[in-house]
This record gives sequence, structure tokens and C-alpha cells, in this order.
Amino acid sequence: MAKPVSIQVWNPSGKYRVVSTKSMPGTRWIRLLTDNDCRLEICTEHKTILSVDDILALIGDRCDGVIGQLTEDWGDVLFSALKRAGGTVFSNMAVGYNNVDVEAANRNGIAIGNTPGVLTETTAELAASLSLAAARRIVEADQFMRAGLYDGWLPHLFVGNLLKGQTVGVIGAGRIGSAYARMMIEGFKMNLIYYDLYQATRLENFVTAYGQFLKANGEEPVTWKRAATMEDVLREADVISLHPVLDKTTYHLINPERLAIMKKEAVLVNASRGPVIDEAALVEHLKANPMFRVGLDVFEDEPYMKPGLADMKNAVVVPHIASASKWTREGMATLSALNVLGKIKGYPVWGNPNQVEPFLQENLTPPPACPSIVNAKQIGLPSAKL
Ligand SMILES: NC(=O)c1ccc[n+]([C@@H]2O[C@H](COP(=O)([O-])OP(=O)(O)OC[C@H]3O[C@@H](n4cnc5c(N)ncnc54)[C@H](O)[C@@H]3O)[C@@H](O)[C@H]2O)c1
Ligand SMILES: O=C(O)[C@H](O)CO
Repeated sequence: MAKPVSIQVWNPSGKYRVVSTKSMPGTRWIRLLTDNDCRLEICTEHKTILSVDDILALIGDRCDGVIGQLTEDWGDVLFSALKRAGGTVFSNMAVGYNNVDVEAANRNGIAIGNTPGVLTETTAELAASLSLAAARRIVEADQFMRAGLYDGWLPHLFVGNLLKGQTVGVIGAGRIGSAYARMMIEGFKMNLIYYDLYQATRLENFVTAYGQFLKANGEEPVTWKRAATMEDVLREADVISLHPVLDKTTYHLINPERLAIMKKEAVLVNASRGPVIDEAALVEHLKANPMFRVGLDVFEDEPYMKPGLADMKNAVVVPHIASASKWTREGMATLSALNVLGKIKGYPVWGNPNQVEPFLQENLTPPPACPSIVNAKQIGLPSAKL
């Protein structure tokens, strides 16, 4: 028998029971639910990661929908419990949903929401920050200052990599990968090589146009190349950032063989999902190649790091904060609440999950639609007419 978990209740007399497994930033998401006849129960347990049993206790025997987190294991046990409780929808407060067994959700007729778009620029900015921090050894130098070791300017002190004119490699040039590429190209005049299953036409057009602009102004134009293989990116690029989804095709995409073909002084950044890199192999590579540097937002066994990583001076590590700006986190809360509300109300699914801005206007009533349901087709949900 699962232990009851502590909750905070909003609008106790609401007709629909919605559970959020965590408190989320902002209040708009709470207002949107409670103004629409939802009784909202927010879990206030102090532990960071809830177990399946904790969530079963939260779902209870009547629940219309749940907003959950990427740290939770949403599979058949939870989806069948949600279905038995009368629920039809679960939304991750995240764009990535590798913590969700979508097949199990389909079997139980549960709609799965996620939060694309609102976090694209914020996440790309963090990947760009990690690229700079690793290339210019910012964390090492900061620690050196704080340790009182600085006794004067020296020609060799914390020499790092210049980005201008070098090549940025992007693996997974979707929303975030493309936004990151644009930042590095426009900001630092880097050339682009990318690998994706699909052609990133808008990104290619951007680089072409920016190259023409630079040339017209007497500067060296930037260039782009779509690589035929991931290996081409790894061999050629000076800074490589990983932005694919995590699935069977991208698990341990960076492995010992692929690390071995990268430049000895390359910078590798990961703000996608930890298991995209074989982290134990990465630690060995960092030990053997002190000029190879990484910037990591995500880890293979979060919240843990593989043994040895924390000791590596050539690694910059931050705790999965890539989407952590106030506007973005409030927007993610709003989108996940609207996914749940829209399904409960029987609204159709928004036709373009890449354009969720209409849901994010603070003072406007959002469109009557679920912003992003990843299994809409599989469970037969209609699309909104835009
Ligand atoms: N660190 C964070 O806080 C954070 C924040 C947001 C997103 N993410 C992660 O970033 C991922 C990408 O988000 P997005 O909004 O850009 O998604 P997206 O769907 O727009 O982009 C993902 C891209 O990966 C490509 N891809 C899929 N399989 C591939 C493969 N085998 N090789 C190369 N490319 C492949 C897809 O074609 C697509 O273009 C999310 O799934 C999530 O896991 C992490
Ligand atoms: O997938 C996501 O959205 C992130 O990991 C958290 O923002």
C-alpha cells in the first residue's frame, strides 16, 4: 500500500481533478486550471524524485489528468492506474519525453503532452554558454582566482580556443540544435557542419544569407555543410553540440570509437539527454586528452555523475538547467497545464507544435486547443483548424 503524499489543494470544489506531481513556476497555469472548473492538487513532498508508488498514491481512484516531470517513470503501471481513475491525459513539463512509454499510453488511451518551442532559445543559450565556458576555461579560471592563486598576468595562463572562423558541429539540428547553430554562427562567425536525419533547410538558408551579408561587408563569409554521416561532423568540427532526441538510435551515440576520431582539442557539449554519451568512456577520454573539453548539462545516471567526472578540470558540469529561465519555466508550466485542460475539455490538438506563442500571451485567453500532444494520431485526436 503506497504511503499518502502531501498535497496543496486549489479550488477544492472543481469538477475535474488534476494532479501536478511538482510545484511549477508562475501562477498563470494554476489560474488557467482553476478558472476552468479544475480542482488542482499539487504534490508538496520534499523528495526530489517521486517513485511510481508515490504517483500511484497521488492518482488515487479518481483523477482526470496529471502534469508530471521528466524524472518520473511513466509506463504501463501509471497509465493503467490513471485510466482506472477515469483519466485521459498526462503532460510532461518538458519537451523531451524519453521517460514516457508512449506505447503503454496508447494502449491505455492516454494522451501525452509535452512543451516544445517555449524552451528552444533558453536551452540553446545554455549550450552556447557551455561552449564558451569550456572553450575559454571559465570555470577552471574562476576556481583559480577564488583559491588565491593568481599572482599576475602570464602568457600561458588559461590559454583556450578561439571560436571565430572555426567549425561548429551540430548533431540533431531540430528546434534547439538550429537555434544553437545560429547563435554560434552569428555570434562568433563559425562555419557549420551538421548531421540530422532531415535537412535543416531554414538553417542552411540562414547561413547562406549571413555569409552573403558578411561578404558584402568585406568579411570572410561563413559556410554550411550537411554531413552524410555523424562521423564527418565529429572529425571536422572544433566545437560539437548534441541536440537529438534520446531514443534507441541516439543511445551512446558518443562512444569510445567516435571519441577517438574527434580533434584532440575539440569541445563537446551535451544539453540533450545524458545517455546520448557513454559517460564512462568520456571520463577516460578526458583523462587521456587534457586539451579536450566538455560542457555537460545532462548525465547518464542523473542525478549522479560517473566516477571520475567531478575530478576532471576539462569538464564544465551544471545540473540540467538548460531550460531554467523564468519566462521559459513559466511557459512550460502553462503549456503542460493547457495540454491537460484541453484534453479534459475535449479540445482538438494544435496543428503546429513549433508555434506555441498564442498559448503564452500572459493577458490573452489561450486558443481552445491542446498545445502539443505527441500521440494525437495514435489515439485518434482531431487536429485544430488554424
Ligand atoms: N537539457 C535540457 O534541459 C533540455 C531542454 C530542452 C530539450 N532537451 C532535449 O533536447 C531534445 C531536442 O529538443 P528539440 O525541441 O530541439 O527537438 P526537435 O525534435 O526539434 O529536434 C530533435 C532533432 O533530433 C533529430 N534526430 C533524431 N534522431 C536522430 C539521430 N539518430 N541522429 C541525428 N539526429 C537525430 C531529429 O530529426 C530532430 O531534428 C529533447 O528531446 C530533449 O531531450 C534538453
Ligand atoms: O526536455 C526538456 O524539456 C528538458 O530536459 C527540461 O527542460
